[in-house]
Amino acid sequence: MAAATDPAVTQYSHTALPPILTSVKKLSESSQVTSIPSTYTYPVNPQDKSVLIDYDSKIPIVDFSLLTSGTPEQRSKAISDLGKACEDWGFFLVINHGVPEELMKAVMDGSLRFFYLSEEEKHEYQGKHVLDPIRCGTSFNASVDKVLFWRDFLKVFVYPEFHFPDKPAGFSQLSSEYCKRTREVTRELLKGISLSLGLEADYLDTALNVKSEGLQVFIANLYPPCPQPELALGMPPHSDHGLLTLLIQNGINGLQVQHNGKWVNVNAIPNSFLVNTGDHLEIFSNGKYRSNIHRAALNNKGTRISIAVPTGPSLDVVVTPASKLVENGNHPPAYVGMKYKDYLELQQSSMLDGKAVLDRVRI
Ligand SMILES: O=C(O)CCC(=O)C(=O)O
Ligand SMILES: [Fe+2]
Repeated sequence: MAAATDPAVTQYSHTALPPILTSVKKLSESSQVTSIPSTYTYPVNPQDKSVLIDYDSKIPIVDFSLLTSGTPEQRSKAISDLGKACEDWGFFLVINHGVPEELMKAVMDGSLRFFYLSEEEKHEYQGKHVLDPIRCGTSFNASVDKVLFWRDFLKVFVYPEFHFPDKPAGFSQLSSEYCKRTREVTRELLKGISLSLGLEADYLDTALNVKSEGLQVFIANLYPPCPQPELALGMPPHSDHGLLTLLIQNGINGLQVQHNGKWVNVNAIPNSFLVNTGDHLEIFSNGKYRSNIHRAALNNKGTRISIAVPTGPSLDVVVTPASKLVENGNHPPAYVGMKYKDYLELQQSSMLDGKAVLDRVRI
């Protein structure tokens, strides 16, 4: 926990509310900061070269246009490639998705303008509870994080009800369009994933009530230049809670995904989506498609922005492994059911730590 004397902490309260921390944006702009406060320093070098590899040629790529409008042969190959990517990596890049590049850029620009609002203006959106529909802050959950993360964030529930900050001007409208487009892409990917599991195309969507009530969240992450990037992290190793997360970034890499026990730097293809499979796909697929563990590394040169848009089940659904996958007793359920809302609340109010929350529902 941050000490009250730490320069990163301007006010500290022992109530259930998170302490009010200076944003890392402000901290990084202060000319005195040539080394990071000890509250951001990891006990073990998170960038240990022995476990870090560049592996570009192997990261799976899914051509969305083949999935949706290819010939029957192209579609069935795209579906099987998608299933393989989920099984082997839990991570893939999506190209030819049809979401306009200008819209993606405009949303990243809007996010930057949001982070450039004054600290007082942003404070209005701080939120009090982890399930508040609009929340901005720093680190992940500053009231429980043992080490702070070099990250400011805005997190908004955008579906089934669209919430959004009303500042800066125009950001809400752009983001509404972006969220609609990413929801369409996500639902098509989920259809392909459902088929790859040997289920009907709409089976997953229907079982988890994704179309009418599936939770969609818009998360803007800001990682300002860090004077000692090798000592800190923007986000710790974690898996996402939902089904799939679509991520874009402003041309600066930083995402690292775990694969066969190593960390792989993801060099994004311009205009692609970086897609992580989440805990609820692991539960639904009864462990066949394990959620991907990833983290955000830092640099000391430029500000990185990423926009992560996870889509999950309806908050009211108790998610269990798909009944069709556990029939006949050949594959007994490997997870107990939990309401998605309870799972989300548990994950968001805990210290982000690998797959600690998923382990609680594992049988
Ligand atoms: O910024 C990134 O690359 C990762 C962000 C992330 O993992 C998240 O928002 O859940
Ligand atoms: Fe994530």
